[in-house]
Amino acid sequence: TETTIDTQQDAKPFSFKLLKTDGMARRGEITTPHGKVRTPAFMPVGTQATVKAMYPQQVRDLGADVVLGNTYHLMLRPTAERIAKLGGLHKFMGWDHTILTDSGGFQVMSLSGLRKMTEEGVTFSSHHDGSKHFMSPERSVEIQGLLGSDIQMQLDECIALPAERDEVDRAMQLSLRWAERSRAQFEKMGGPQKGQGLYGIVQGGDVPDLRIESAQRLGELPMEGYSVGGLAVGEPQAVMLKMLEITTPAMPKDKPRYLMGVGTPEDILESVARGIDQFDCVMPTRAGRHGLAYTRFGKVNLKNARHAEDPRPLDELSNCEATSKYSRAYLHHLVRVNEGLAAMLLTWNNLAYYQYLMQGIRDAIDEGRFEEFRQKTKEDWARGDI
Ligand SMILES: CNc1nc2cc3nc(NC)[nH]c3cc2c(=O)[nH]1
Repeated sequence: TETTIDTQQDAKPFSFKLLKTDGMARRGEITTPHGKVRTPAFMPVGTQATVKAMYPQQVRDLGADVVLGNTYHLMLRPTAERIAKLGGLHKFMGWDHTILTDSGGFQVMSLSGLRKMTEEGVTFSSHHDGSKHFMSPERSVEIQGLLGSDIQMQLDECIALPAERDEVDRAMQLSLRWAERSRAQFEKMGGPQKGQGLYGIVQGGDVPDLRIESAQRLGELPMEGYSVGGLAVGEPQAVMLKMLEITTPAMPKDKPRYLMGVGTPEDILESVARGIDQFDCVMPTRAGRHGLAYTRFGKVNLKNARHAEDPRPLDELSNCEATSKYSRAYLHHLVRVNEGLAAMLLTWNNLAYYQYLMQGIRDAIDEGRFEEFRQKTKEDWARGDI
């Protein structure tokens, strides 16, 4: 049977419109085969073809235009070939909007039993059953194409910080060579004609001249967007923000910029102020499964006994039911007895807050008042829990 992948021949081209800037903050809109993405955008993580503890429609109703799928996990279970046979990832998971997939490199480095790393690619053993797998720039793009991903990532090598300069340089140069091979495979598979996008990933660790070299040489390749990789790998927030101040000005202005793996609400606010358009992070979903709620006034740890008899909801002004309809006492109870509903309600609350923050950021840039919004939001967080 025809899969969704084939029917996207000669779709509308992938595009990014830069609608407004306010300082370094940018307001834009990406068009993909599955709709529009309002930027700055937060992309909930849907690692194994689901945003954990959420229905797809809930995720959509909160305002998400795009969810993220992990290539490493999906290639192991259920495999990309099986998802393609079933019509692609959109159909498989019931998400009819944009999907961004990562290339697998990050999980291979962090999760798998890395066996061998050569110019050709990486050989690794699955963290499930030890089975052997090979990932090259070409195989990674092939897998993302089989999934029917709208926004695909090159295979890169992300190294942990701190690291020696020559190690940072080696990984950055390899990633640049892998960017070219990823691009060749993407074009061989007709990605541009399907309206899909492939992003290059800027590396260079915390070394300013290597960051600039990576961004400039990557910018010479015809990518639909560019990610800032190699950050949020354990470095202090100040180092991450400093590297953004060096890197984004060296990236193409007319293409989306995606800061991978970031971050807390404050990381996002500060990174938008330094020219970033797209974000993904497991924080809101993972924290929700561990009893932690994000609100307009900072974080609330529902495990804490101080909530045991608090009849107030997390935030009665929120239009999210999880946030305005349930008492803290009830949420505390659910967390303490480890009920499944705790993860569902707190994940719902956290994603609702993240999308509320992104909408506030987009509106503030539209109205030329981002700096004021940033200061006010940080004051509200500092005031602490209501
Ligand atoms: C897919 N390639 C790729 N993914 C990443 C995911 C990340 N996630 C974080 N913090 C949670 N940092 C990251 C860096 C990279 C990176 O440099 N490359």
